[in-house]
Amino acid sequence: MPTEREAIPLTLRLRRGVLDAIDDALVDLLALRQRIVRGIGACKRAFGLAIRDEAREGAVLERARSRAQRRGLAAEDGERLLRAAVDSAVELQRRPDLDQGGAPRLPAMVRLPDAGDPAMRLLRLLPPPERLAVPLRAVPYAWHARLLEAAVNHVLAAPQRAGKLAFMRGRRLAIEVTDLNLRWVLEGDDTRLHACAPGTEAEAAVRGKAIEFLLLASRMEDPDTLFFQRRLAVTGDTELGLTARNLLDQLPWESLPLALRILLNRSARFAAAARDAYRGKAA
Ligand SMILES: C=C(O[C@@H]1C=C(C(=O)O)C=C[C@H]1O)C(=O)O
Repeated sequence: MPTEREAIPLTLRLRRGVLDAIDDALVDLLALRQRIVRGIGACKRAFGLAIRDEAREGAVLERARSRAQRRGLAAEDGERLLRAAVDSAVELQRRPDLDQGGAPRLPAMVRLPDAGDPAMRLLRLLPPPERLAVPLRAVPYAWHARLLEAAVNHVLAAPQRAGKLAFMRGRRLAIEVTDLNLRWVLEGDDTRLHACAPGTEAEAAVRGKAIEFLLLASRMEDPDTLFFQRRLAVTGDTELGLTARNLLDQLPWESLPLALRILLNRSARFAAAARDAYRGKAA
Protein backbone atom coordinates (compact mmCIF):
# COMPACT_ATOMS: atom_id res chain seq x y z
CA MET A 1 0.00 0.00 0.00
CA PRO A 2 1.56 3.37 -0.94
CA THR A 3 1.51 5.95 1.84
CA GLU A 4 -0.65 9.03 1.31
CA ARG A 5 2.45 11.13 0.54
CA GLU A 6 3.51 8.74 -2.21
CA ALA A 7 0.04 8.46 -3.66
CA ILE A 8 -0.36 12.22 -4.23
CA PRO A 9 1.68 13.25 -7.27
CA LEU A 10 4.53 15.70 -6.64
CA THR A 11 3.10 18.29 -9.02
CA LEU A 12 -0.15 18.33 -7.04
CA ARG A 13 1.69 18.59 -3.73
CA LEU A 14 3.78 21.51 -5.02
CA ARG A 15 0.70 23.37 -6.18
CA ARG A 16 -0.94 22.79 -2.81
CA GLY A 17 2.15 24.19 -1.13
CA VAL A 18 1.80 27.38 -3.18
CA LEU A 19 -1.91 27.48 -2.35
CA ASP A 20 -1.07 27.23 1.36
CA ALA A 21 1.21 30.27 1.02
CA ILE A 22 -1.58 32.20 -0.72
CA ASP A 23 -4.09 31.21 1.96
CA ASP A 24 -1.68 32.38 4.67
CA ALA A 25 -1.36 35.72 2.89
CA LEU A 26 -5.17 36.03 2.67
CA VAL A 27 -5.54 35.43 6.41
CA ASP A 28 -2.69 37.89 7.14
CA LEU A 29 -4.48 40.52 5.05
CA LEU A 30 -7.75 39.89 6.88
CA ALA A 31 -5.95 40.35 10.20
CA LEU A 32 -4.51 43.65 8.95
CA ARG A 33 -7.95 44.77 7.74
CA GLN A 34 -9.49 43.92 11.12
CA ARG A 35 -6.81 45.89 12.93
CA ILE A 36 -7.75 48.97 10.91
CA VAL A 37 -11.47 48.27 11.36
CA ARG A 38 -10.89 48.27 15.14
CA GLY A 39 -9.58 51.85 14.90
CA ILE A 40 -12.55 52.87 12.74
CA GLY A 41 -14.92 51.36 15.33
CA ALA A 42 -13.28 53.29 18.16
CA CYS A 43 -13.58 56.47 16.12
CA LYS A 44 -17.28 55.89 15.48
CA ARG A 45 -17.88 55.41 19.20
CA ALA A 46 -16.01 58.58 20.02
CA PHE A 47 -18.10 60.54 17.50
CA GLY A 48 -21.38 58.75 18.30
CA LEU A 49 -21.69 57.40 14.73
CA ALA A 50 -23.61 54.26 13.70
CA ILE A 51 -21.52 51.13 13.24
CA ARG A 52 -23.08 50.14 9.94
CA ASP A 53 -22.71 52.41 6.95
CA GLU A 54 -24.62 50.85 4.08
CA ALA A 55 -23.54 53.39 1.48
CA ARG A 56 -19.89 52.72 2.29
CA GLU A 57 -20.48 48.95 2.24
CA GLY A 58 -22.07 49.29 -1.18
CA ALA A 59 -19.01 51.16 -2.45
CA VAL A 60 -16.62 48.57 -0.93
CA LEU A 61 -18.49 45.69 -2.58
CA GLU A 62 -18.69 47.50 -5.91
CA ARG A 63 -14.92 48.06 -5.90
CA ALA A 64 -14.42 44.34 -5.22
CA ARG A 65 -16.71 43.43 -8.12
CA SER A 66 -14.97 45.63 -10.62
CA ARG A 67 -11.48 44.68 -9.42
CA ALA A 68 -12.38 40.98 -9.69
CA GLN A 69 -13.56 41.53 -13.25
CA ARG A 70 -10.35 43.36 -14.16
CA ARG A 71 -8.43 40.34 -12.84
CA GLY A 72 -10.47 37.94 -14.97
CA LEU A 73 -12.65 36.64 -12.12
CA ALA A 74 -16.41 36.61 -11.81
CA ALA A 75 -17.66 39.83 -10.16
CA GLU A 76 -19.60 37.67 -7.67
CA ASP A 77 -16.39 35.99 -6.45
CA GLY A 78 -14.91 39.38 -5.59
CA GLU A 79 -18.12 40.46 -3.89
CA ARG A 80 -18.42 37.23 -1.87
CA LEU A 81 -14.89 37.59 -0.53
CA LEU A 82 -15.44 41.19 0.58
CA ARG A 83 -18.92 40.43 1.91
CA ALA A 84 -17.31 37.97 4.36
CA ALA A 85 -14.67 40.56 5.35
CA VAL A 86 -17.29 43.30 5.87
CA ASP A 87 -19.44 40.96 8.02
CA SER A 88 -16.42 40.22 10.21
CA ALA A 89 -15.71 43.96 10.39
CA VAL A 90 -19.22 44.79 11.57
CA GLU A 91 -19.12 41.96 14.11
CA LEU A 92 -15.80 43.20 15.48
CA GLN A 93 -17.05 46.77 15.85
CA ARG A 94 -20.12 45.56 17.74
CA ARG A 95 -18.01 43.75 20.33
CA PRO A 96 -18.36 45.42 23.72
CA ASP A 97 -14.62 44.95 24.40
CA LEU A 98 -13.62 46.91 21.26
CA ASP A 99 -11.96 49.70 23.18
CA GLN A 100 -9.97 47.44 25.45
CA GLY A 101 -6.25 47.54 25.02
CA GLY A 102 -5.82 51.29 25.15
CA ALA A 103 -7.46 54.60 24.44
CA PRO A 104 -9.58 54.96 21.29
CA ARG A 105 -7.17 55.35 18.44
CA LEU A 106 -8.62 58.62 17.18
CA PRO A 107 -5.25 60.11 16.30
CA ALA A 108 -4.63 57.24 13.89
CA MET A 109 -7.38 58.65 11.69
CA VAL A 110 -6.32 62.23 12.09
CA ARG A 111 -2.72 61.53 11.13
CA LEU A 112 -2.06 58.97 8.40
CA PRO A 113 -4.68 56.33 7.58
CA ASP A 114 -2.50 53.47 8.86
CA ALA A 115 -0.05 55.39 10.98
CA GLY A 116 -0.68 53.41 14.17
CA ASP A 117 -0.24 50.10 12.46
CA PRO A 118 2.90 48.29 13.63
CA ALA A 119 3.65 47.04 10.11
CA MET A 120 3.62 50.60 8.78
CA ARG A 121 5.79 51.76 11.70
CA LEU A 122 8.36 49.12 10.79
CA LEU A 123 8.20 49.99 7.10
CA ARG A 124 8.93 53.61 7.92
CA LEU A 125 12.22 52.57 9.49
CA LEU A 126 13.44 51.36 6.11
CA PRO A 127 15.71 53.70 4.22
CA PRO A 128 14.39 55.15 0.94
CA PRO A 129 15.71 53.41 -2.20
CA GLU A 130 18.31 56.14 -2.87
CA ARG A 131 20.07 55.23 0.36
CA LEU A 132 20.31 51.60 -0.72
CA ALA A 133 22.44 52.77 -3.65
CA VAL A 134 25.58 52.98 -1.49
CA PRO A 135 25.54 49.40 -0.13
CA LEU A 136 24.47 48.14 -3.55
CA ARG A 137 27.54 49.69 -5.14
CA ALA A 138 29.60 47.39 -2.92
CA VAL A 139 28.11 44.36 -4.72
CA PRO A 140 30.42 43.52 -7.63
CA TYR A 141 28.97 44.54 -10.99
CA ALA A 142 29.62 41.06 -12.38
CA TRP A 143 27.25 39.52 -9.80
CA HIS A 144 24.19 41.59 -10.47
CA ALA A 145 24.93 41.66 -14.20
CA ARG A 146 24.95 37.82 -14.23
CA LEU A 147 21.72 37.76 -12.25
CA LEU A 148 20.05 40.19 -14.62
CA GLU A 149 21.35 38.24 -17.64
CA ALA A 150 19.93 34.98 -16.28
CA ALA A 151 16.56 36.55 -15.43
CA VAL A 152 16.21 38.35 -18.76
CA ASN A 153 17.14 35.27 -20.77
CA HIS A 154 14.72 33.15 -18.79
CA VAL A 155 11.84 35.54 -19.41
CA LEU A 156 12.79 36.02 -23.05
CA ALA A 157 13.30 32.35 -23.90
CA ALA A 158 9.98 31.99 -25.72
CA PRO A 159 10.13 35.27 -27.71
CA GLN A 160 13.72 34.38 -28.58
CA ARG A 161 12.63 30.99 -29.99
CA ALA A 162 9.92 32.78 -31.96
CA GLY A 163 12.59 35.03 -33.51
CA LYS A 164 11.23 38.16 -31.81
CA LEU A 165 14.66 39.08 -30.45
CA ALA A 166 16.27 39.42 -33.88
CA PHE A 167 16.08 43.22 -33.51
CA MET A 168 18.59 43.03 -30.63
CA ARG A 169 21.29 41.24 -32.64
CA GLY A 170 24.42 43.36 -32.34
CA ARG A 171 22.48 46.19 -30.66
CA ARG A 172 23.03 47.54 -27.17
CA LEU A 173 20.23 48.54 -24.84
CA ALA A 174 20.81 50.00 -21.37
CA ILE A 175 18.61 49.45 -18.32
CA GLU A 176 19.01 52.25 -15.81
CA VAL A 177 17.60 52.14 -12.29
CA THR A 178 17.93 55.81 -11.42
CA ASP A 179 17.32 55.78 -7.65
CA LEU A 180 19.69 52.86 -7.10
CA ASN A 181 22.34 54.24 -9.41
CA LEU A 182 22.45 50.96 -11.31
CA ARG A 183 23.02 50.65 -15.02
CA TRP A 184 23.46 47.58 -17.17
CA VAL A 185 23.95 47.33 -20.91
CA LEU A 186 22.54 44.28 -22.66
CA GLU A 187 23.75 43.21 -26.09
CA GLY A 188 22.10 40.59 -28.26
CA ASP A 189 23.77 37.85 -30.29
CA ASP A 190 22.23 34.96 -32.21
CA THR A 191 21.05 33.09 -29.16
CA ARG A 192 20.68 35.34 -26.13
CA LEU A 193 21.35 38.67 -24.44
CA HIS A 194 24.65 39.35 -22.68
CA ALA A 195 25.53 41.93 -20.07
CA CYS A 196 28.38 44.16 -21.34
CA ALA A 197 31.28 45.50 -19.31
CA PRO A 198 30.40 48.42 -16.99
CA GLY A 199 30.42 51.81 -18.69
CA THR A 200 29.71 50.40 -22.18
CA GLU A 201 27.88 52.91 -24.42
CA ALA A 202 24.35 51.94 -25.41
CA GLU A 203 22.21 52.99 -28.36
CA ALA A 204 19.04 53.30 -26.30
CA ALA A 205 18.04 53.08 -22.65
CA VAL A 206 14.99 52.18 -20.60
CA ARG A 207 15.16 54.15 -17.37
CA GLY A 208 13.12 54.55 -14.23
CA LYS A 209 13.05 54.03 -10.48
CA ALA A 210 13.48 50.58 -8.91
CA ILE A 211 9.85 50.38 -7.87
CA GLU A 212 8.60 50.94 -11.42
CA PHE A 213 10.73 48.05 -12.70
CA LEU A 214 9.46 45.88 -9.85
CA LEU A 215 5.85 46.80 -10.64
CA LEU A 216 6.55 45.96 -14.26
CA ALA A 217 8.22 42.62 -13.47
CA SER A 218 5.44 41.62 -11.09
CA ARG A 219 2.82 42.65 -13.66
CA MET A 220 1.12 44.82 -11.06
CA GLU A 221 1.23 47.67 -13.58
CA ASP A 222 1.21 47.18 -17.31
CA PRO A 223 4.07 48.56 -19.40
CA ASP A 224 1.68 50.85 -21.27
CA THR A 225 0.69 52.72 -18.09
CA LEU A 226 4.28 52.96 -16.85
CA PHE A 227 5.55 54.40 -20.13
CA PHE A 228 2.51 56.58 -20.73
CA GLN A 229 2.86 58.19 -17.30
CA ARG A 230 6.60 58.51 -17.97
CA ARG A 231 7.45 56.53 -14.85
CA LEU A 232 9.57 54.48 -17.24
CA ALA A 233 11.17 56.31 -20.13
CA VAL A 234 12.96 55.31 -23.31
CA THR A 235 15.88 57.46 -24.42
CA GLY A 236 18.36 57.32 -27.32
CA ASP A 237 17.57 55.41 -30.52
CA THR A 238 13.79 55.64 -30.51
CA GLU A 239 13.20 52.72 -32.83
CA LEU A 240 15.30 50.31 -30.75
CA GLY A 241 13.76 51.63 -27.52
CA LEU A 242 10.23 51.32 -28.83
CA THR A 243 10.79 47.81 -30.14
CA ALA A 244 12.09 46.82 -26.69
CA ARG A 245 9.08 48.47 -25.10
CA ASN A 246 6.67 46.60 -27.40
CA LEU A 247 8.44 43.37 -26.56
CA LEU A 248 7.83 44.04 -22.86
CA ASP A 249 4.17 44.51 -23.67
CA GLN A 250 3.92 41.10 -25.31
CA LEU A 251 6.01 39.11 -22.86
CA PRO A 252 4.41 35.83 -21.84
CA TRP A 253 4.45 36.67 -18.11
CA GLU A 254 2.20 33.74 -17.37
CA SER A 255 5.07 31.46 -18.43
CA LEU A 256 7.09 32.60 -15.39
CA PRO A 257 7.06 30.00 -12.62
CA LEU A 258 4.13 30.66 -10.31
CA ALA A 259 6.37 30.84 -7.23
CA LEU A 260 8.49 33.54 -8.90
CA ARG A 261 5.40 35.54 -9.83
CA ILE A 262 4.18 35.37 -6.24
CA LEU A 263 7.59 36.44 -4.97
CA LEU A 264 7.71 39.36 -7.41
CA ASN A 265 4.17 40.35 -6.53
CA ARG A 266 4.89 40.29 -2.81
CA SER A 267 8.13 42.25 -3.25
CA ALA A 268 6.38 44.87 -5.38
CA ARG A 269 3.59 45.26 -2.84
CA PHE A 270 6.10 45.49 -0.04
CA ALA A 271 8.15 48.09 -1.92
CA ALA A 272 5.03 50.13 -2.74
CA ALA A 273 3.94 50.04 0.94
CA ALA A 274 7.45 51.05 2.05
CA ARG A 275 7.45 53.92 -0.46
CA ASP A 276 4.04 55.13 0.76
CA ALA A 277 5.10 54.82 4.42
CA TYR A 278 8.25 56.79 3.66
CA ARG A 279 6.28 59.49 1.86
CA GLY A 280 3.98 59.64 4.89
CA LYS A 281 7.00 60.19 7.12
CA ALA A 282 8.45 62.86 4.84
CA ALA A 283 5.12 64.76 4.63
C1 LIG B 1 -15.22 49.61 8.53
C2 LIG B 1 -16.38 50.29 8.54
O1 LIG B 1 -17.52 49.79 9.16
C3 LIG B 1 -18.43 48.92 8.51
C4 LIG B 1 -17.65 47.94 7.73
C5 LIG B 1 -17.27 48.23 6.45
C6 LIG B 1 -16.14 47.46 5.80
O2 LIG B 1 -15.77 46.42 6.34
O3 LIG B 1 -15.62 47.90 4.76
C7 LIG B 1 -17.90 49.27 5.74
C8 LIG B 1 -18.90 50.00 6.30
C9 LIG B 1 -19.41 49.76 7.67
O4 LIG B 1 -20.66 49.12 7.59
C10 LIG B 1 -16.49 51.64 7.94
O5 LIG B 1 -17.46 52.34 8.25
O6 LIG B 1 -15.61 52.03 7.17
